[in-house]
Amino acid sequence: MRVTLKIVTIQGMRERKMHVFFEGSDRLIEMRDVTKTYGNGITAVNNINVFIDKGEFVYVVGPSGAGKSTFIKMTYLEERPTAGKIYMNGTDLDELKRKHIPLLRRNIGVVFQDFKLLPKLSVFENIAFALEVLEEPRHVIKKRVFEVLDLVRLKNKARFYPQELSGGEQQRVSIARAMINHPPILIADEPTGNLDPQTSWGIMDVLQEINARGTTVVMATHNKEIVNVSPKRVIAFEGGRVTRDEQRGRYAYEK
Ligand SMILES: Nc1ncnc2c1ncn2[C@@H]1O[C@H](COP(=O)(O)OP(=O)(O)OP(=O)(O)O)[C@@H](O)[C@H]1O
Repeated sequence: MRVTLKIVTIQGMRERKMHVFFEGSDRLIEMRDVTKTYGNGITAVNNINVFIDKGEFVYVVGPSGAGKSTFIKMTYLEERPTAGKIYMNGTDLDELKRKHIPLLRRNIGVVFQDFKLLPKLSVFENIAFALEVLEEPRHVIKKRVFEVLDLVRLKNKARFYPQELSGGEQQRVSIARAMINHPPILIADEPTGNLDPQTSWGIMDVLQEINARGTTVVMATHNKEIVNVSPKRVIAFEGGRVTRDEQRGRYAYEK
């Protein structure tokens, strides 16, 4: 069994719990012979082996239906594999107790194509929500929310509501929300899918800064220009299989 449960004292009990799963090895995600077959019989991910280390920035590319989202969902425990093994920072997910899943999830920031902000809550409230659930004191919540708003350069929009923001600003709020627990890993499923090219580059600047500060970023994308102009590790899927895994890869092989 490879469960890594290092207890570190940082700032009291809550902080300690949040970091339980991610103090340890440099390997954050390890998928061994992983297959995901949905209930309808479709095998979306077929026998893949993928390893992602601390500090990496990884693009996940491939045609529609290739299995990218299914792979991404398995990294944040939204889907579980039907065969094979997944380790998160050395923790075998099969060994993880159900009650520990929310704790592990707190170490994984997730950003979606459609932002998923709550329309009736202000920017501040949307981001604070995750900490209020944890019953953090008010002054801690305020400090942390303004820290992440600063990171995405939106401190001046804290009182705004989502519908008062541009698409790019809404995506930056959703990134701020994903970063509120300072997760070691940020997963983004098509984060620029709803945005124009210029706005998309603004989102990339934010994601690259988050990565430069030490957070691992895994980003599924159809954005050929971003992948080719800002080269990083590329994992390419096709028909549920990993067909390429290259450092500084391109969006696709030139024909
Ligand atoms: N919840 C589900 N139930 C059944 N089949 C699914 C489910 N989610 C995805 N699939 C199927 O699995 C395959 C892979 O889908 P997936 O969404 O992982 O691909 P993708 O590469 O992310 O595609 P896109 O780029 O269009 O988002 C597809 O054939 C899809 O229809």
